[in-house]
Amino acid sequence: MSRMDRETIKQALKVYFIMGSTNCLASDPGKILKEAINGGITLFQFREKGLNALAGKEKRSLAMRLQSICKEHGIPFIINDDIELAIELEADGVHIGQEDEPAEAVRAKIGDRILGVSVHSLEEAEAAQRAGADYFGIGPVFATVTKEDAKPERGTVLIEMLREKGFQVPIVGIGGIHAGNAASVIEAGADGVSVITAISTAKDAAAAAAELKKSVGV
Ligand SMILES: Cc1ncc(COP(=O)(O)OP(=O)(O)O)c(N)n1
Ligand SMILES: Cc1nc(C(=O)O)sc1CCOP(=O)(O)O
Ligand SMILES: [Mg+2]
Repeated sequence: MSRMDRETIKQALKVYFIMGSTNCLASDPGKILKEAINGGITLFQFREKGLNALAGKEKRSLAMRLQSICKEHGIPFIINDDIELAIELEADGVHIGQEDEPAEAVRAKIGDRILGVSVHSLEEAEAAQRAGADYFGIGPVFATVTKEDAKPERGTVLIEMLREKGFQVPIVGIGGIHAGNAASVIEAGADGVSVITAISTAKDAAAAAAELKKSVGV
C-alpha cells in the first residue's frame, strides 16, 4: 500500500461518517452503514466509545462486519483510537486525538495507512503536520452532545486561520454538523464534514447522507 495522495484524501473527506454501536439507538449499525453508503458517504470511521461501548471480541467482530461492508462498496475504513485493532484488521487508516498515542509513534506503526489527527490550535497543527498527518479533524465547529469530553463550540476560526497561513493539509470539520450548516464549514476552507448524529439517528440515513453531500457541493 502506498501513501494516499492529498487530492484523493480531500475527495474522501467530503462526507465522512463516524459511528459505533452506541450511536445507533435501536437500529443495527450494519444497516445504518449500508444506508449511509447508499446515500453517498465518502469515508467511514469506526468509533466504539462511550457508555455501553463494546470491547474485546465483540468490538472486533463489529469492526470486521462494518469493514466488510465498506470493502464491498469501496469506502475507506478508518478506526478511531485503537491502533492495534487497525493494524490487525488491515484498516485503511486511523484517527487519533491529542490525548491518544503521539502521532509520530502512530505513523511509525501504521506505515502508509491514512493518519487523521485532531487539532485545536496552530501549534497542534504544525506538530501534526511534522508527524505526517494526512488530514486534520477540527472541532467542535458547532455544539455537540455526542462526544462526552468535547471542547466548547469553536466555530470555523481555526480552519480559516490555517488556510490563511497556507496549510495545504486536508481538513475535515466536526461537531454538530448537519445539512443546514455544512456549507459554512466548506466555505471556511474545510475539504469535508464529519458527522455522527446527522446520519446515525436520522429517520432515513440514506437521505441524510445525500442531503449532506448536496450541502458540501459534491
Ligand atoms: C474526523 C475526526 N475528527 C476528530 C475526532 C476526535 O478525535 P479525539 O479528539 O481523539 O476524540 P475521540 O473521537 O477519540 O473521542 C474524530 N474522532 N474524528
Ligand atoms: C467525535 C467528535 N470529535 C469532536 C471534536 O471536536 O473533535 S466532536 C465529535 C462528535 C461529533 O458528533 P456529532 O456529529 O453528533 O456532533
Ligand atoms: Mg481519540
